[in-house]
Amino acid sequence: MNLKTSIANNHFEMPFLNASGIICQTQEELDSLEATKELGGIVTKSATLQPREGNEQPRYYDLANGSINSMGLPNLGYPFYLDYVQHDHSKPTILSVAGMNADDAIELMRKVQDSDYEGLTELNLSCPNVIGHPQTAYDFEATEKILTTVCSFFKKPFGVKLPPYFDLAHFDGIAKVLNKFPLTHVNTINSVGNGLVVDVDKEQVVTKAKGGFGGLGGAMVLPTALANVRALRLRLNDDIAIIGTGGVTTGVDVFAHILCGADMVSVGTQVIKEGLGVYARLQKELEEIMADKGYESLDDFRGKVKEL
Ligand SMILES: O=C(O)c1[nH]c(=O)[nH]c(=O)c1Cl
Repeated sequence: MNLKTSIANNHFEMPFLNASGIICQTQEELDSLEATKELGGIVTKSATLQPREGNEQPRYYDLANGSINSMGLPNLGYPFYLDYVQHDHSKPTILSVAGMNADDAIELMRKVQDSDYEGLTELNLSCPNVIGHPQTAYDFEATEKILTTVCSFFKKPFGVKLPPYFDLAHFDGIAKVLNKFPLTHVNTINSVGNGLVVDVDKEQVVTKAKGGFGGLGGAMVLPTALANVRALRLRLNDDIAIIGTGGVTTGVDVFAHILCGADMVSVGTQVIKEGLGVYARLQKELEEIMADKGYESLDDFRGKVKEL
């Protein structure tokens, strides 16, 4: 049985990734991902042009069925992450970058293009927590404009991180835009933006920024994540791979993401809840399910979810 997978000509021994933002902001955190042998690749925290403190605490809150976060893009600034990914690593890296606006996003991609980094880059078009900034990928025109400019100079492998969509017309709209560009992958979904969690005992919200509005993750978003993986798999060009993110807590959820079309699966909230040991458990559970069903490789079932 093998769990190998690939994105463009980047080959991964395991189909598991960390969701950007999870245990990937500092050298120590990135080193701990490197040391997690069941993790197929290392995704960096989304890097911005300037280092950022992020939003005020509390900015992350754990729930029985998931999490809410309004981190606000805290990161060490792109030079640190661009340097980190150019060192030798035991597994492929995905450099995540996020502009505070379109010009920043384009500038960040220029910095990557001008570097010697040859690995995967992921342009985050979907951070829901930057005060005063919308999630870019909800604006199809703006998204097309940015990707047109980026693709006029960026000749390295890159994909985009998308927010969840909730309307079939929106799946059609974003796929129509993305299919115009030579993307290696899309990563879907980012957190479900601007949810609100209320502590009834204290009669107050649980995170500080934006009046408590924040991105939702974990078990509660699994059906939305699977819908976005499936809808985009059905609409995107075959050569655009899909990283399925959202709602993974067990090997069953990993199997479901791949069955809906995911080439790789990232885990966020559950890593915070359980630690990096979660990846060994997910590998074991996925292999058990595949053995029960007689599948030898991920290709045996990827994208083959049946309709009724
Ligand atoms: O607040 C964050 O840092 C954040 N939080 C998210 O849930 N998704 C993102 O893309 C980002 Cl950039």
